[in-house]
Amino acid sequence: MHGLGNQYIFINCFDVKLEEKELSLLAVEVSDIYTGIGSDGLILMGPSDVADLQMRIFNKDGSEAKNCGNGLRCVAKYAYDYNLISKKVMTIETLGGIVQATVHPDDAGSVLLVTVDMGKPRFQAEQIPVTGVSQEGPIVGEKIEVDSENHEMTVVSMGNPHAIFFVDDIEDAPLMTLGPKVEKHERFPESVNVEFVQQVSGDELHFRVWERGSGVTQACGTGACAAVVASVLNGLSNKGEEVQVHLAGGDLYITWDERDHVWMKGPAETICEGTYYRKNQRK
Ligand SMILES: N[C@@H](CCC[C@H](N)C(=O)O)C(=O)O
Repeated sequence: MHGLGNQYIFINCFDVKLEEKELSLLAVEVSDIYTGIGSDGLILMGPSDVADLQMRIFNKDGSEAKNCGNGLRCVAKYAYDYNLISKKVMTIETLGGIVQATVHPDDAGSVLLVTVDMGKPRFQAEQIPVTGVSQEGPIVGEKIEVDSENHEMTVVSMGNPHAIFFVDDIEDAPLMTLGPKVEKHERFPESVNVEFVQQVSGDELHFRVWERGSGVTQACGTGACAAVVASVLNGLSNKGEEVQVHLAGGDLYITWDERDHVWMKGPAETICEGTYYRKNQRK
């Protein structure tokens, strides 16, 4: 399935039990475009004690992340389409917290659009985590040195960490150069997702992402949420107003509301389904 081209392999773990120690390797294996299926990572859906279902997300490099916005919309669609959950509003447990997703089926009953209440952004340096921060509270306009040059970033956690850089022209954003260097920068002990944002107006921005553990992807839902929060913190957008975010794979609509919750609305699509026989288990 994919959300705006951010593509994952989804496994229904209500039906199958996978070995914990195999998961990271399985993510690397299925994500490989040449020797696997090809994706930005692996997502597992299973039962939860505290929500309607649980989502776990592994990046392409096998690292486990705590949240995934595009993945959440796909999980909600899958759960509704395959009747795992028979209600339109459902709660999903992630390692980054519990979120609430609402599916919007069309007249034929198929879910094309999903809204997710992503909860509150987090700003404390230890929650992100980021070190050497020179300010209390939201981390805005924070200097970071890369190759002896200073850059300004805003740092936000949406359950997973994001460093946002504002640029004048999205086409010239240093995605391939600054992206990997900031991702692995020593100030981010757990690495970080890196986003570039060109503000068009208060309610519109362009966005590109270098994802932790996956590199350049077509879209990042948590990243788009973090970008809108960063835009409000920098005085470029207004709290309570919906912002249209243009990603490489299409548009998301994000609102940081007066209750401090971030809402994400966007599409989710199924590509195909089937059985994957692991190479080393084939008979
Ligand atoms: N693409 C996702 C985020 C996936 C996890 C991320 N790479 C991380 O390591 O935190 C999204 O849509 O949010």
